[in-house]
Amino acid sequence: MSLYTEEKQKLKQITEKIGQQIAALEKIPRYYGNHLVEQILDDQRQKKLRDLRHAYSQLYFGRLDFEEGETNQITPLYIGKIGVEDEAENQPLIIDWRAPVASMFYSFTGKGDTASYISPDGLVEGVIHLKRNIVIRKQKLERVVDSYVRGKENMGLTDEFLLYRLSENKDHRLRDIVSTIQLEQDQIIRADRSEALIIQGVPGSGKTTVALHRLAFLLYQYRQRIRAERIVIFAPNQMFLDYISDVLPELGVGDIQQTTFRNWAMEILKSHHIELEELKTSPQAKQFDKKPPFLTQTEKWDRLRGSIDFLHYLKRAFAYYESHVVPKRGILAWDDVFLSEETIRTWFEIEYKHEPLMKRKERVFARIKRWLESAYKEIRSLDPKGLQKKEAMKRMRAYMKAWPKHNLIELYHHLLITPLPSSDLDIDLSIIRQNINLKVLDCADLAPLVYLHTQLYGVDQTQLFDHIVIDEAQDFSPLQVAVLQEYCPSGSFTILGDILQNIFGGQGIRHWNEFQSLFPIQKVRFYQLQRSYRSTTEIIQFANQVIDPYRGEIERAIPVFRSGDPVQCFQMNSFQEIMTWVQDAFSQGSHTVAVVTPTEMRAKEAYRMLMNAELKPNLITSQQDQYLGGLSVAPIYLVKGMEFDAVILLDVDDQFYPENEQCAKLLFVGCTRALHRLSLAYQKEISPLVPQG
Ligand SMILES: Nc1ncnc2c1ncn2[C@@H]1O[C@H](COP(=O)(O)OP(=O)(O)OP(=O)(O)O)[C@@H](O)[C@H]1O
Repeated sequence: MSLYTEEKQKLKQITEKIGQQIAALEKIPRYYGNHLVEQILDDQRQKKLRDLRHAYSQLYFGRLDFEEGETNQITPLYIGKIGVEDEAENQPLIIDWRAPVASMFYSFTGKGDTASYISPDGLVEGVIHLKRNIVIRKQKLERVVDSYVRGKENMGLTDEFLLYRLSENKDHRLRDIVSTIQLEQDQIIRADRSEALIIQGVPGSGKTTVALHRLAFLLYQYRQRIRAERIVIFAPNQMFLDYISDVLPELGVGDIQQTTFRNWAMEILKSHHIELEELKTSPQAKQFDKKPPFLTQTEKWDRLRGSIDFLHYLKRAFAYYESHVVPKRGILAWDDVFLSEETIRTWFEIEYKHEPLMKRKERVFARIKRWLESAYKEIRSLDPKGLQKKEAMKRMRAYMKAWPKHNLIELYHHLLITPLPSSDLDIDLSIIRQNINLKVLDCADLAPLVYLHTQLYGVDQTQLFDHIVIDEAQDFSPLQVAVLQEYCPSGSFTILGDILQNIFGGQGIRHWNEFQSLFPIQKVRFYQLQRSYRSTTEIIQFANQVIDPYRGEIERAIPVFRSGDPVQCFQMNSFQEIMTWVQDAFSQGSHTVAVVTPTEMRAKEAYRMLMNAELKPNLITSQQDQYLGGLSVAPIYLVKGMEFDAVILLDVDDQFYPENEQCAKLLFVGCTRALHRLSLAYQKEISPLVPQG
């Protein structure tokens, strides 16, 4: 029997069995009564029905024939997105890709035929006889590719199937990769939940995709400990979140929070009614619409506000402030009844030490009131008109008024302008003095403000996370991560990014050490992803050359060998050439095409011209919250994280991309967005960053 016929028969068998299970469940009437047990059973049936329907629409993508130990019994394991049991035989029909046994599908390298996995009962070893990739669409078998058959020549393992997958044009959404997860990606996906993972990956190495698969894995593996609604993904903007929004539902995962740091922080701080300068005008637009080299005078101030030194400074300043909160006097209630400063200080500084400041203050005030009430009991009979009490209450209120009152922003300001008695901190105070301006808060103030908020009010239990993902983390500051640690006591993080894609001068990090040092050494693990799956070899080699002079210790991207057209650089004489380029790209089969400009202003101009030519472009701006696919026009700093079948970069001139690190990073980001086709157009002088020859 041919492979194809064998798999066709198996497919028929499995679809029939799942179909029967669905039909059986559909026959059971829904329960709408009040009986709790019946309600729970109905819920369980509905969930099972949803899973079965999901499984029916996806079925499986791989087969692994495994012989456990030396039993001579070879079991074919069919691996899919959702596991399904054969209820009649109490056997798995389809194995969930996240199950321990399925890990061999990804970890088996074909070097030797033995393989192992860790089951709940311990290590299981055995022999792999077959690894097969299977493509099924709408319950029809489309493709069967063996990547390993025991005893046969090395067949290149998954490469053929991977290349087939990578050569497909993409639609406007990021997709799951369960059928082709690579070994180095799988190790990240299945890493232990209790660690913080920091992942440096070249563009297109699958960082975002891997992080999303990791969430699906964590929810499967640790279902008792991690809940979807207590997981959060931080991404650079709403449009990016929209772009990645299909992957988790495809993997059968819902309810995960997705946000930007700014939105999250604004929510935490909402009771303080903070207004940010950036909400009126986009800082990025302002920064990038300036003439290059884009670095502004405020860069140092931004960097300082994101640094751990600044956090230490705030900590020190806050501790100093706290030590001066309790007024330097006690309360005299009447005659010889006196509550000393020392007693109040003991309550505040020792007994309630573990509470946030506002809570401590509240408790101390409540205790003073209780103290007064109980002292008064002793003399009540001597004070029939209550005059003494009235007087004592007045004194107590006056005492309470003597406690400092600062709202959050005033406190922030106060801490920054009040000199500390001695400071051995490595911080340039002159930068603070030059820049502190209470009226203008911007995004870089959010993390310090959230830090102070937690010192004042603590962290609300409902705001805690079981796991945090930070995508494009190179743009995060160490202080932002430190603040998020307060909200994730388990220390379970997936932090991913690419140092070479840090395009915002004043923001972000230059070395992953800046994050690593925030976690205990045994609780943090660093990974590097070097293989790039997105672009053709030609595009990756070109982009590597752009960034080579600035790469430092970051490794070069290695392409998965997939050849395409050479990268084209040309002088543009009229915009008509761009329109023709766009039309060609679509007629050659591209589904998503991007025209990428150096500034937002240039993007608007290009958009108008493409609009007039009826090419139906979508303009991407910093306010955008949806990505529509088709033809996009965008400034270069907004396409980070995205990908398009074909990309043309406009104005790649000396004027916009002079020879400096910041511009090289921008150009690197722009080039690495393209999957299959990349062109660069310049008007007068080509940028010196463009590799020659
Ligand atoms: N194992 C894989 N099999 C098939 N496709 C893959 C695999 N890994 C990554 N890809 C594809 O490569 C592309 C890039 O993935 P992704 O956007 O997650 O990369 P990234 O590292 O986050 O990129 P960037 O740094 O540019 O944001 C996507 O189209 C993704 O589907």
